Order: sequence, then C-alpha cells, then structure tokens
Amino acid sequence: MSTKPKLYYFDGRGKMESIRWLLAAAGVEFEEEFLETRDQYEKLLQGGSLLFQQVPMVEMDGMKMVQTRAILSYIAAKYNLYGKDLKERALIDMYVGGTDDLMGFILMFPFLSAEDKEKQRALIAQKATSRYFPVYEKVLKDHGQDFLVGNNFSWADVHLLEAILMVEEKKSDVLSGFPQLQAFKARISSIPAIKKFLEPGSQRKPVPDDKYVETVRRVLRMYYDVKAN
Ligand SMILES: N[C@@H](CCC(=O)N[C@@H](CS)C(=O)NCC(=O)O)C(=O)O
Repeated sequence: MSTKPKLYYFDGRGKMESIRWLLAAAGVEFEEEFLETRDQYEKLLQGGSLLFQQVPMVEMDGMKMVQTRAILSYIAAKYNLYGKDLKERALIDMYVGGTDDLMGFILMFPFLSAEDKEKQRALIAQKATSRYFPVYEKVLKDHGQDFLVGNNFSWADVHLLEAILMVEEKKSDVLSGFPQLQAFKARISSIPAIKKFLEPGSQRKPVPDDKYVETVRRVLRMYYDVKAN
C-alpha cells in the first residue's frame, strides 16, 4: 500500500491547491485522483469517505480527512510549519485566515460571468492593496526578518506566496507599492522545495480554464449562477 498522501479533487486549483502547496513546501510527495465524472463522486459518497459529502478529501496516515482548514493544519503541524508555541500558532492562523479571505475573492473568479469577472478583478486588486498586503508589508518591515512568524519558514509564508502569485495573475503590477513583499516573494520562491513546485511539470495547477469550470459544474451538478461579492 502506498504511504504517500492521496488527494481527491478535480484536476484544477479550487480548494485543493493550498493543500498541494503545503505538501510541496514540506517536501512531501503525493498522489492524486481527479474527479472527472459524476459516477466517481457518487462512488466516494457511497463509500462514506466524504464526511460532509464534499471534497477536498485527503487520505493520509490512515485517515480520510475532509475540511480544507483541518487538512492544512494537520500538515502544517506534522511538518513543523506551524510555529514553535501556541502564540506563534495563533499568529500563523491569523495571517493564514486573512490570506484565505483574500483568496476567497479569487476562488470564485472562474465561475463568474464575463461582466462580473471585470468587476471582481478590480475588487481583488483593491482588497489586496488596501486591506491585506499592507498588513504583511508592515509585519516584514517592523521585524526585519525573512519570514512572517518567529523567524522561521511557516504555513503563513507558503499561503501568502500562493496568494501573491494568484493576485499577480489578475493584476501583474500589484506588488509595485510593496517593496518588502517583492523581496519576500523572491526569497520564498527560491526555497528549494518551493522553487521545484514553481517549475513546469510540478503538481501545481494552472489558472482554471473553461474545461475545469465545466467539470466542476457537471460533477457537482452546480447549475446555479455564481455571483460576485
Ligand atoms: N468547508 C469545506 C467546503 C468544501 C466545499 O465546498 N467543497 C465543494 C467543492 S470545492 C464541494 O464538494 N461541494 C459539493 C457540495 O457542497 O455538495 C472545506 O473547506 O473543505
């Protein structure tokens, strides 16, 4: 039996992408089963492995884990990416929570109408530059260290780099007013495990395309319109 974690999701970013990032940052190899058909999803449902009838699901260490946040916390703790004490852990949770809120605006993007996409693109850039990036810029400037928390590489750094790259895909010059974040991006991107994940051919997923949207809609029977928030 394989001891590698096995990820069950679509062949695209969605809620699984941060899990891929964190495993890659921890240097953990993983396997994936991509949901392409309704049948596959229903088999998982019938097998009882989707506790709340939702993916992502990750089989790891004898568990069938669901709930993205729980999966990420487990990986962060297991691979020493979750701070050295409870206070560092709380800070990491706060930063990851903020970054996650920013990513939420991007996650829904592929499912929007063309008109809503343009509004959402502006909103993403506005939220990034006026609410989220200034926080991290100040944290890095104030403590002058390489990483967000405790002078050690953590889940907070991995999550922020993922978000920066996602926002840049929507607005390429979004870091222009954030010198600390520009340096942070270069620094974290050059960590060997991250560098490898950023190279072509890794398990990192591309910007979601129409095929991805169609597959998600078909498998989940998602027939309603998604509206911008
Ligand atoms: N709180 C859950 C939400 C998971 C979720 O919404 N998954 C979607 C796919 S991205 C799903 O399986 N939807 C099917 C459904 O809710 O019936 C998590 O963070 O993992």
